[in-house]
Amino acid sequence: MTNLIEIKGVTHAYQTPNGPLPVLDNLNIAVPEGEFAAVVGPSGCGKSTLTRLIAGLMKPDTGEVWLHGERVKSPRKTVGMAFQNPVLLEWRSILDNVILPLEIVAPSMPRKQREARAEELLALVGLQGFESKRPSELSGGMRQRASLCRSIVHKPDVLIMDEPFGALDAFTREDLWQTMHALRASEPFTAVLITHDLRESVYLGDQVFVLSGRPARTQYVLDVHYPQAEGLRKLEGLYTPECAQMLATLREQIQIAQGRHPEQAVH
Ligand SMILES: Nc1ncnc2c1ncn2[C@@H]1O[C@H](COP(=O)(O)OP(=O)(O)OP(=O)(O)O)[C@@H](O)[C@H]1O
Repeated sequence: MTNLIEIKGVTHAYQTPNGPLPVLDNLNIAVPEGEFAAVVGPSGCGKSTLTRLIAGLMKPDTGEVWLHGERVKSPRKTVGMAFQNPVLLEWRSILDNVILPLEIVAPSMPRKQREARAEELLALVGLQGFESKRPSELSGGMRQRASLCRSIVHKPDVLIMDEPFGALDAFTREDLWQTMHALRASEPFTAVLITHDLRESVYLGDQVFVLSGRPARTQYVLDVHYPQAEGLRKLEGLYTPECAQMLATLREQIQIAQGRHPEQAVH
């Protein structure tokens, strides 16, 4: 399988009034086409910086970022992004919010075709019948569903998500996890998910990259062998011994990344 995303030896420091702040240190990450990479690490270690580099919104000091065999040097249209707080435009309907990227990326696409594409996605995430509503008429979970549709409506090669479910309650979050799997099944894409939730990383990820404390390097990579070979992953799988073992490993790695020896950690 070819790697759709390759981060090779990336090092980056922000220039601050107090001098350079090293954030990434010789970071290496490879994500094969169609796979879902989850990235976890201590708060402030550089995860969001990594997403900006992949999207081409920033250039690293040294090292290279490659997408689809092309070196990333500027913002890319073929990247979709989703964030914790979905910024939907209140003066547009939900349908028109979802259509927005198509207006930019595919301006010649007929309106009817854009609408059909957005309607198809909204139905897939359970928002059929809400197309004409305004964002404020929807719950937080529904807004995040609409935002996910907007981030993939133009069929990006890569979907980058920076804690997209972080602000949702636990039940809504689990619903959204299942929606993600349903979306992936009908709209295959390669994804990078930044999260603080280890269960989320195991439920959604094919690989989980644990970053060290700042400046971040790749400390550990977990290949997720979800205890279910076929079909969409079931939530119950998270309560099996296999998942418990993977979660224990990740928790231990996070404690090491935080500079705490696992045995000293408060349980
Ligand atoms: N534009 C900037 N200029 C200076 N420092 C920055 C800038 N952006 C981020 N930082 C600093 O770089 C470090 C890494 O930030 P980043 O947002 O990438 O971390 P993170 O791992 O995503 O954090 P969190 O887990 O808390 O969301 C932080 O210490 C942050 O304060």
